[in-house]
Amino acid sequence: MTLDTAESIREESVETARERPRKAPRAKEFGVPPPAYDPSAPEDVTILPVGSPTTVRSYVRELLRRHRRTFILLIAVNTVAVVASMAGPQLLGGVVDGLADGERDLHLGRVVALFTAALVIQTVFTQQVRLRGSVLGEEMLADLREDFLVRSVQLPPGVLERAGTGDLLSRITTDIDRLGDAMRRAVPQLAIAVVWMVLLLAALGFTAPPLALAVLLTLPVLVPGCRWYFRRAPRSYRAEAAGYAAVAAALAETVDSGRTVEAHRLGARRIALSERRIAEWTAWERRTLWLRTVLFPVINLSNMLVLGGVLILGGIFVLQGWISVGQLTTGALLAQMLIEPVELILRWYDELQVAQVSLARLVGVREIEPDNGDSAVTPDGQEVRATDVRFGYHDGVDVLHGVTLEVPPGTRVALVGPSGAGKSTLGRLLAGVYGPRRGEVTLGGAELTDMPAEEVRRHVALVNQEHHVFVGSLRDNLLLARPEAADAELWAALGAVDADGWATALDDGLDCEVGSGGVTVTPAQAQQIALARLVLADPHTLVLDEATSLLDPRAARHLERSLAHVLDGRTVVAIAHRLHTAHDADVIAVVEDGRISELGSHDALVSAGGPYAALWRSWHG
Ligand SMILES: Nc1ncnc2c1ncn2[C@@H]1O[C@H](COP(=O)(O)OP(=O)(O)OP(=O)(O)O)[C@@H](O)[C@H]1O
Repeated sequence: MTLDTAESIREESVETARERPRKAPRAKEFGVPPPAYDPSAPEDVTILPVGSPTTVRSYVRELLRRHRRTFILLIAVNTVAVVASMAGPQLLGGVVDGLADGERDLHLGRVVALFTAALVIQTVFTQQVRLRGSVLGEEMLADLREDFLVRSVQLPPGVLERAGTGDLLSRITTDIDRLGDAMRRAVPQLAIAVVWMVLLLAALGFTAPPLALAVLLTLPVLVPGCRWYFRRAPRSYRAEAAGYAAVAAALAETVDSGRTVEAHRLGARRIALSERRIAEWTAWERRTLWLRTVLFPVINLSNMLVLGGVLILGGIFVLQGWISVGQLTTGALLAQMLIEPVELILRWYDELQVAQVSLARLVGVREIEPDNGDSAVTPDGQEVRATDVRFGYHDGVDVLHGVTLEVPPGTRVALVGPSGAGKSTLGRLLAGVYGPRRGEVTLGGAELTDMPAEEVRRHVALVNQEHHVFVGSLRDNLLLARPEAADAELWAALGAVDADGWATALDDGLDCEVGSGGVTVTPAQAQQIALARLVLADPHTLVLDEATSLLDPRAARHLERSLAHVLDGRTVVAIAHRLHTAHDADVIAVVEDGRISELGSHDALVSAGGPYAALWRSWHG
């Protein structure tokens, strides 16, 4: 391998690494090699699992199995291209042998014709290798994206609720991006290079078996040298890239906050910060430079050993009469050709090492078992009941401490209580988002955790503060709840939530594009769209968690009134943040410190003079 190539490997690594800003590890002193970068150190809190090396490997094997045909085709086309490329050395070897034997007619015309034909075949097939390699890479990447997306939308709601969407989002965006290049190029290129190298070695062994010994001479130098480099390089390049990102961030922040820096005389501190970051970055730069100063000589020495070995050993073998001069010529040319696949292997192996971190994060999501439930478990009735339910988000810390609550069909229950008491948590358990740690939550006698999530959603819906408006038309957004609904039903649903006024005023009515890039809807309108979806989905039980909290009090009251007749006859568990919601309910459950401390109607609780009466008095003024 030439220095240029080694440099290009290094540039590739730095470039890819630069796209992956990470926290810069601190180098203690400028000029001293920084501590080894520890990728296992938690850099960002991740709650979703990360795949183990074994699962990552088996996933890659599975991907290759799925694309067996494209893969085999790629290898076959590549084999033809490589075999064609070997024609030149073989033909030249034959000519040299002819010369050495003193042949008068070397058939040069035929040699040139064969050489040209081999060159044409090589060119055509190399072009096909590129094409097939790209197709394989793109297909595998598409599969990976699809697998990940399918598994993401199948994640049990409780897992996402706990993990938050940040980690999942960064996997969908950053990790998939990072993997793009590796999948598109590294996997096919590596496969191509390995086949290439094996075929060249086989050809060398076949042409002049003793010459293959010369290649073995390089192994004691190349193998330990590369192992040493690849153990350290990816970490160091990542750290170097993070250091670079940190320098850029410090400078950009200083420029952005120029006035504040001036006003508070922070100039010296900002300069010191930038200098520290530059020192850390350059320390990592020195380290990667040092790694390369070890790798380059190893690579150059290996190249020299192969060629030198082939020529010196070959010379001896020729003198001994073990091989001919033509065989030596072919062998030397094949040995020279070996350099390119070895370069490719080193380059893409480096790339793959970095990419496998992202792959592990994506494959990790596949390890979460989807909540399949048992489709044989079906509710017999509509009563929702929580019995001695205990639940906590973290081991050993319960948020609900034995809650029992019956919600008969058609009743409207309001959960009230101080902030952090556990109202939303209880609401999520009643909607089947979480399963209780102890006790049970049943619908019509069937445990929610035993039922498939889809089945639970048909009966019980949770409406919370997140009201996502999807990119698409208003109609598309509503049809998500009931794909077969007619326009009249959509308008009726909008009317039921008081949204028909503004929806009619939209230029294209139901066809109006909403969501990111379309007409901007206000938070209150987004909430109304979500509620209209609910009307269309028509579950018999609703858990409303702050369903109307984003509306101003007058609009909220208005919406609640119009919702009231839509909700009529359904079971409603409303987490009430405004006490008038509780006032309208049939039963009020006061939740305090993870327990239900009072249960009864508004009038009964007010006259009981307990915690609810106190809340009511303070709210009512
Ligand atoms: N996803 C979560 N992960 C960890 N802890 C949580 C989570 N959600 C809620 N908690 C904790 O559980 C306890 C109960 O929270 P919950 O949201 O159920 O109370 P709440 O009565 O609905 O409060 P609020 O009226 O403020 O919404 C709180 O201590 C809260 O910090």
